[in-house]
Amino acid sequence: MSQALLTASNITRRFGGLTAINNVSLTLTQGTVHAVIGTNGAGKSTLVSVLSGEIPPNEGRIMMGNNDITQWPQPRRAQAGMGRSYQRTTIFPSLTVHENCRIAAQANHQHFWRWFQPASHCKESNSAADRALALAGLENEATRTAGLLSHGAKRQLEIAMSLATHPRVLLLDEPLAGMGPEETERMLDLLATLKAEHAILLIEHDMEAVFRIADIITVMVNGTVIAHGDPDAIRNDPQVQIAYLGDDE
Ligand SMILES: Nc1ncnc2c1ncn2[C@@H]1O[C@H](COP(=O)(O)OP(=O)(O)OP(=O)(O)O)[C@@H](O)[C@H]1O
Repeated sequence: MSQALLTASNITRRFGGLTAINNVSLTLTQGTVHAVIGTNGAGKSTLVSVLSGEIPPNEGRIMMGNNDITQWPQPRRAQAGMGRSYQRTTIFPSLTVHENCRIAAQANHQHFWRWFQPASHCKESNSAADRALALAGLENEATRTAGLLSHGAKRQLEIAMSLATHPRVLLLDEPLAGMGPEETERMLDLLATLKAEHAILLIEHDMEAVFRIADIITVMVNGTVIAHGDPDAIRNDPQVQIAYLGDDE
């Protein structure tokens, strides 16, 4: 049976008088791509920020396994197996692809004193970087300067950097943004491969891609979940059609 790796219950986040997410619950399960879709401003990125520990919720609880991580800061969540990618690329452009991954691995390392060693001497970080690049299909780009990669490969590198920290839960905020059709296909293949070992939360505007790759879809409007189910159920949900998909679907 699939394993629930993260459970968020009744999450609410307000910014002043605005309720950006309102009583949202979801479970992320190993072997599952769980997409969250919704119109602009629906609260998708806020949800990812709350789950990742970037901002605290006003209400609700987040569990990873048996741990209540609601109050945990980001680094502790990362060490517990949470990886996150952002809407914009966050790589170090002047370093090589491998160095980017190695630094990500080392930053997640629990041994503080190893910061005083040159990163290149850290065997564990090097092998974590090798593994992450292989998983992300970037092993042939290891020695390239990251800033010279194509846009799609940069996004792949971001995911590789996240994989270098050995996450079990991956929170991906618009990994397909700005990609051409070939790059999109490569990324979707990568997500399909990664889901076997991970629980993936996918925020994405590319509806065709979402309906192809997602196992479960949560639909948000104005901070509230209006539907939740498999792609067929969501496609045929009258409320979703009216509120979100409109004539496009
Ligand atoms: N730091 C903030 N301070 C104040 N309001 C915010 C903040 N972050 C988000 N919001 C507001 O919260 C609401 C939800 O925003 P959010 O970015 O989560 O939506 P989204 O679904 O990710 O949108 P998009 O698809 O455009 O990225 C919006 O009304 C937004 O203006």
